[in-house]
Amino acid sequence: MKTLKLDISKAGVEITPRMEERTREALSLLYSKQGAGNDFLGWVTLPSSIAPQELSRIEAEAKKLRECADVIICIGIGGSYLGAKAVAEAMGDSFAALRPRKEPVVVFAGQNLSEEYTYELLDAVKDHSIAAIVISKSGTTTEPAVAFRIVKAEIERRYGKAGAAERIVAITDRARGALKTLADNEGYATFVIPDDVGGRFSVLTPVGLLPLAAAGVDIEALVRGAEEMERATGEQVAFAENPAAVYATVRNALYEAGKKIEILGSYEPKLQYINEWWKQLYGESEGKDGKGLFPASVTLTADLHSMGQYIQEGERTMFETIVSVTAPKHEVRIESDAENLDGLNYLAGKRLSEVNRMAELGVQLAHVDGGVPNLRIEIPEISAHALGALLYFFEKACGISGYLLGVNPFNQPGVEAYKKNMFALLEKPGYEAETKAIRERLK
Ligand SMILES: O=P(O)(O)OC[C@H]1O[C@H](O)[C@H](O)[C@@H](O)[C@@H]1O
Repeated sequence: MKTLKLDISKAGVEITPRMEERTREALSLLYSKQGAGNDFLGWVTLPSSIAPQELSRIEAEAKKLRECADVIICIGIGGSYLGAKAVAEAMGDSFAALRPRKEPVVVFAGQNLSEEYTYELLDAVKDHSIAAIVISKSGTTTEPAVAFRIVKAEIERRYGKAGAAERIVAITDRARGALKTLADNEGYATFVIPDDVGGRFSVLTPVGLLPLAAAGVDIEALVRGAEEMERATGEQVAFAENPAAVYATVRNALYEAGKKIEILGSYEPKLQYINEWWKQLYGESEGKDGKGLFPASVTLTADLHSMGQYIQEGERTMFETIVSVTAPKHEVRIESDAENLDGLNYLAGKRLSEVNRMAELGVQLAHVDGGVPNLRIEIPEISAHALGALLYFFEKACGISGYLLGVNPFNQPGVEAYKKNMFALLEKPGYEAETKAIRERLK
């Protein structure tokens, strides 16, 4: 079976030769490096260019962390967090908290500034051995820097400076940033985020791979899946056979036809953080110059009972993309009940996945009838291999899509605006004039 199938039969889009041609040009720009943001295209060939020695080094470091700690605290935000979180959630056990713990766990920090969250984390790890992976491409992002200062102090208190150096791994830029300086000074093991790979495209670098290996995920399978998708979406692949090209074309056609929102959804709650990763990928890549589809998400069938009404009958400015999983790994059947008081005997003997599938098909038709075009991305199962393919598929389609939209998909200038205000409010040295000005505005 193919690693990933795209079904656009319910999208209501007729792909013209002109559209195909434009997409081919956009795809070519990713390879010729003649487009906007061309110094951030390292991700295009990342899966096929990861050296086996690099994977082995990541696996060895993960093993070391797993041997010395019950809890590995992974610190990062945005692209330095969401990829690992997405795959770890998808591959993890939804009820791990209820089971006796046999393996080290990876928990995340630095993705917020919440005192409650941080207090609970420190309190929860009190009786556990700990280690940390700190990730920041710029090495200067406030949230992870603050979280790391706190976690580092806790690790040093427990294990001393030399012990901390054995338990902390930094993933950052080759040369720049405060984290690089700090890691060098403290003698931490470090991994490099390549210059030409932006944060939101970095899941297949140590940024995603080290935390995932530490969480026990088969990162070689993840990379193999991505590599297969790299080939399946290559420049020489026929348009109709290239799912990333077709997806990018259809979502842009829908945008041009007046759709402003793309909702990514899945009937597997384990994929919820794939949605979050996808939202950053597309939101930061396309939302600029007053343009871009707004990336939203739902987890189904839960959200049919909250957002379902709006999707069915609200403003007709959205379309849906569903990530559909062909086969669950486990089997649960609905039993027959002698009294049938709940009236569910018509489902007796069926697997829950059959019911889920009928919900999916029924919703698709209802939404299409209600004016919400539907795209369907089918993956065979939730496995490291299939997820690797899915992640690369979305990255490739995002690069193509951004070029079709006419933006630079590889920058995010808008993210800086709030930071200036926050630093001014926190009286960061160098922001004296801004502090004065913002105080006036808040009077
Ligand atoms: O890895 P870092 O440099 O810490 O960046 C973490 C994140 O924060 C920034 O503000 C950017 O908008 C994101 O694209 C980035 O992924």
